[in-house]
Amino acid sequence: MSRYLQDILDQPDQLLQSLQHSVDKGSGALKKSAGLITGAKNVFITAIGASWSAGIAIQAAFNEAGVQAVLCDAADFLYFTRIPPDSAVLFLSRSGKSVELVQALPKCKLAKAAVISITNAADSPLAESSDACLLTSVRFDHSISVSTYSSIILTGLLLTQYFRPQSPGLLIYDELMESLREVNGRLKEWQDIIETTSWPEKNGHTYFTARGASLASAHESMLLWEEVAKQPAAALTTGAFRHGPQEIIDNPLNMAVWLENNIARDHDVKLINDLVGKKVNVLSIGQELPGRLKGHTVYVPSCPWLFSPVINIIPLQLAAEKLARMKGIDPDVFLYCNFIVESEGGL
Ligand SMILES: N[C@@H]1[C@@H](O)[C@H](O)[C@@H](COP(=O)(O)O)O[C@@H]1O
Repeated sequence: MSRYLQDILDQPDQLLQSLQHSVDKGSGALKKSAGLITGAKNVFITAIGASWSAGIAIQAAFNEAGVQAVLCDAADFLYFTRIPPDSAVLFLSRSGKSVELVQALPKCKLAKAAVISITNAADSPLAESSDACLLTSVRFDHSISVSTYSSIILTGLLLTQYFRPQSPGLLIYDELMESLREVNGRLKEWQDIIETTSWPEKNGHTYFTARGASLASAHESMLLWEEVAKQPAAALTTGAFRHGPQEIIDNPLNMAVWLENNIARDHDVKLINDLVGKKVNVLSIGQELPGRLKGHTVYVPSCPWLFSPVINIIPLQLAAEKLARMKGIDPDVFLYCNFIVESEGGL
């Protein structure tokens, strides 16, 4: 078994551990971070790679809670963004060492911005320069971000609970624990589904589409296709897919579509059924999916509002492992990328 697959199988327990940390030792830092953000006029969220994908879900939860936050790719934040007075910058990084983030820290200091970080590395330059540091508290994955990715979303979403009218009660923690325990029980079922369906097809192009916070899962899946299976892929919103990108559907095509529970579900069911009618190989991921849905389906357990990307990425983590195996590729090895990119320039 690859170390990557082992990291996926260990993920529910790692997420439970991360949640426990936030409830317990990490609760003070959560409150402090929420205070720094509420006291700021401008909020930036910045990250790169998988952590940037996690930022999509966190930004969606900020916006949903009525706190405007700008999500910036860390390289663009470094080179193209002026930080106005009274800003707070939320950095997301499993290692706390990615070069663009580390280089952006002096810029934050100069602008007197509050620096808040979500990271798995307490001894990193990022954590050490932060006014408040939220530790994700998971075991480091072997190479590809697995729990170090999903635990950033989990921690970021717990932070956004403080911006809601009622600060997080024990109820949300209980519900999350329950969902994560259910995921543990479903892993084997998901492995079987992924293994036995004809999704993905090795020679097809692959597009990932989703809405809202789950767009994080679409972008993260694209990165998994690239990092794990060394295969090009695309990610976009399901809404945007219908504004031109659908012109490509006559090519051999795999699509994964995440469906929301109550938002635009009927529209998306219609889209998926039309795509299957045009011979697109579609995998749908969602809670309580309707029986009229054509193509392949993976059911995910219910969980508190907006937390679903913590969980609904897992079937695609498994699918990326399957694709790597089909292509005879070792998912544990980067060919060109470093585990942590600590310098600029070149490949
Ligand atoms: N290959 C890795 C990516 O997988 C990772 O997502 C990115 C950001 O890492 P970090 O979250 O530590 O800043 O760095 C590298 O590029």
